[in-house]
Amino acid sequence: MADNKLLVKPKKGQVVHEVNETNSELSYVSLKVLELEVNEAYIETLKDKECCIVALTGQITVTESDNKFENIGTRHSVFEKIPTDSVYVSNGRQFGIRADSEAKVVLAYAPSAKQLPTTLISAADNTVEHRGKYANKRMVHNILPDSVTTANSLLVVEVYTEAGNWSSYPPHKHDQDNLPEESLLEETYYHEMNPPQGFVFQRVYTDDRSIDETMTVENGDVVIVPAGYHPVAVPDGYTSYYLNVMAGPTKKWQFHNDKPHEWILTRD
Ligand SMILES: O=C(O)C[C@@H](O)[C@H](O)C(=O)CO
Repeated sequence: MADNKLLVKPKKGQVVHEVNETNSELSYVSLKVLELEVNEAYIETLKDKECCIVALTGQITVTESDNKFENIGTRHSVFEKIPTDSVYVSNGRQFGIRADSEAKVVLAYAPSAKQLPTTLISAADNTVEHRGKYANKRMVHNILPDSVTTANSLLVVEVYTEAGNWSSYPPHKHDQDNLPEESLLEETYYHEMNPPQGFVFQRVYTDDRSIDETMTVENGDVVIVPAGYHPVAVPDGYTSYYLNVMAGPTKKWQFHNDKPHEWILTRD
């Protein structure tokens, strides 16, 4: 049994993950992962948090007041490697989700005071980025990047890392509220692997090593990054997927690379 505050294993039931300020060191980011049977419903009333509902796999219908987004979701498995649909819902609103097929749904939350319109973030709205070279290649789907005004403080991205590659690498952090040099963003990682018996390694460490944990992460696990660098290494034979939720006082992803490893970026 892992004795690790930063590694969270899935539970059985509809809500397989629930990470928030009451059970973690996080104060900005909260996360739920739902597994829904066909026709199963989920309802939530948001208080002082905004929420991004990501149709991770399967199809769902999301309702909020007069808004109804039917049969959203584009893939049976995240490893189809195509973007999916999401819905942004503001603080103070109630939303419902109905599963049109067996579905997995991520609910990403961040504190919010100002209400914004409920918005469908369709798969086609995701920008797709290919980053890195050599054994540092990864593909990113930007669901809620810092460049869009759909949300007040939430950032949500999906990252694919092929076998033998590293991502969130060279190690970077964003734990100082010191813009324009660095922003303070907490982060969560929801991980899957293909094939599912795979595992990846993730290290979370700060400059002073007050946090320094290297975790064996399995399919369906969540890793919490309250602060520090957070690189991921993927073994041969397996593809890694993770969904990142980030939030902090300012919606800006301004990271700081771990200087001794920054040379990785300057290779020919
Ligand atoms: O490797 C990447 O490019 C993905 C990471 O940047 C990941 O989204 C992250 O660590 C965000 O801070």
